[in-house]
Amino acid sequence: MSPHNEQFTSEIPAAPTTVRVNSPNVHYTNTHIYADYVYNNATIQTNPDGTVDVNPTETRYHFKTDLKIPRVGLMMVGWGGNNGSTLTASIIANRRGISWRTKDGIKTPNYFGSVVQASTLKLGVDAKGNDMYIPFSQILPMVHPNELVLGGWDISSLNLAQAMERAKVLDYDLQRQVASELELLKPLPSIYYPDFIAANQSDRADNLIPGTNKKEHLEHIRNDIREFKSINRLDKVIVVWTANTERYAEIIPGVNDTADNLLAAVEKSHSEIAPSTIFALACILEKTPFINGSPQNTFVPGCIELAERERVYIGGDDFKSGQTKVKSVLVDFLVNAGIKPIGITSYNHLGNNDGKNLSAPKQFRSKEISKSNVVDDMVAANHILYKPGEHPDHVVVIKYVPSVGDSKRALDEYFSEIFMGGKNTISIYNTCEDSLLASPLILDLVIITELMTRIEYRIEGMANFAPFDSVLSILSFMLKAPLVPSGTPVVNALSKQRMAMENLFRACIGLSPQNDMLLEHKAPFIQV
Ligand SMILES: NC(=O)c1ccc[n+]([C@@H]2O[C@H](COP(=O)([O-])OP(=O)(O)OC[C@H]3O[C@@H](n4cnc5c(N)ncnc54)[C@H](O)[C@@H]3O)[C@@H](O)[C@H]2O)c1
Ligand SMILES: O=P([O-])([O-])O[C@@H]1[C@@H](O)[C@H](O)[C@@H](O)[C@H](O)[C@@H]1O
Repeated sequence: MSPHNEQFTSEIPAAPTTVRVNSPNVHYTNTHIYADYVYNNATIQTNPDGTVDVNPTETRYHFKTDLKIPRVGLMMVGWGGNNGSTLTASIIANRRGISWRTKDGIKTPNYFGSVVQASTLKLGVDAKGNDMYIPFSQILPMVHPNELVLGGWDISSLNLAQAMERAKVLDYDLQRQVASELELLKPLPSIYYPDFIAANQSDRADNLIPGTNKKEHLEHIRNDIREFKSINRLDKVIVVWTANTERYAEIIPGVNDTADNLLAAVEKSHSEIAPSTIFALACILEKTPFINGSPQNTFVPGCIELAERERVYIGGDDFKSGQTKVKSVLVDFLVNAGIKPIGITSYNHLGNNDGKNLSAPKQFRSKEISKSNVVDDMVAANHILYKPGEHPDHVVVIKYVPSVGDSKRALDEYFSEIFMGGKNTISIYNTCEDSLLASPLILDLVIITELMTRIEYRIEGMANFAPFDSVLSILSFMLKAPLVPSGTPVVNALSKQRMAMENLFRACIGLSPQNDMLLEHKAPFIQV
């Protein structure tokens, strides 16, 4: 067993497809699913007289999905943090079936909070017309979290057992049982540019790649990825940034505005290139998907351009775990109910190291941006309630209170205008166990990103199947500030994000989008 890696797992056979669609539009080989799918939309033209012309459109897609589930490695940047150590311990507990005792009795491991592992989706109805649901993970062959080979980097030298203890997230009786396995896991040294994270993080920085040459750092990280893949005989590696929130990088023409300028700036060790961008570049150059779980602008324009040029998947930004997830549901509900939020006040305090880092103004600003933009699409979609450019007041406050640790307290107030000049106030007190909410999202981000690497599409005029756009907007359900391809809409409404994911995977097996019309119960097929 390498000190940096877990024991690799046995050969993983091609997954049997649990779901088989009996349709002339879908056919299966031993290795792939092929599905023909008609994508329906409509183009809208608003006329000078106020009338609206609706022109339905149909686009015929052909999807091809590789059925073979590969051997996948997950490398986390910030592996020794609360999220990284919690996820690692939890995967081992699930893999080994370790239960543990608490004051509330015996607990058993699970993957609650993971859409892929703990949610279901409606596939259709049974002979009596009752809805039939399957586990989300069965719609298409997906990697199981227990099979992930874990590794990563941290500027802190603590092994994963020590990191788990420092995090104070998991119950002691569980920590006790996984500690021996975790202490063998040691984060690789990482790159540390003090200017990008809070000064209060410096006392952790004892596990560093030497020097200040950013080109050497880039090549070092690239080599780490190659070595991890080789040592563990992996088919694929996916890298997730769950390290500290960095300050925003300034976008500088000639430095990070294009792929070539960015790579040239790395050669010159330009001061404005963040560690997270170095990691992203290393991944792109190693054809390794990179997901940013923090709010900083890792993906400067040059980084996005390189990802698209190299056809490598990137995604981000900032895990959407608790307070913001509720906001993306509640505001969607209010606005779509014709109720007009005019004031949204989001306060929280937390006492983990993330909160300590965010107590610095520049790092807080990165988080304030990602937490503030989450209602923009819902507000812009309702021009009855909101005039162009009109927005609710929206305040974000984060305070560092060490005593509460990872158990973040979120207090939100939603103040709305209702019928005939009335006002409505909704107040929410939400205790978010931050790492227990974020860790399952890392699994979903990795598993869905890996699945996307096995899906290709072709439409009329394309000679061959091709991958999706390199910016994986399909990941938005798990992210506060979804990164989207240039010029495409940002969707934050949680229900829309979930349905986009579900309906894409339905399309890959030739099924039409899920709708809740239940016409069979409203307009029965059989006239009684
Ligand atoms: N609910 C959540 O926990 C949640 C939700 C959304 C976003 N996030 C973001 O996820 C990130 C991790 O959260 P956390 O609670 O695990 O934080 P944490 O502070 O416990 O862990 C971050 C880890 O990153 C390490 N680190 C810092 N700079 C590094 C670098 N350049 N290379 C490698 N390692 C580095 C630190 O030593 C630390 O161990 C934060 O940016 C946070 O804002 C967390
Ligand atoms: O709960 P949520 O808004 O989704 O996200 C969390 C914030 O509320 C919290 O302040 C911050 O420290 C975490 O990193 C995370 O971003």
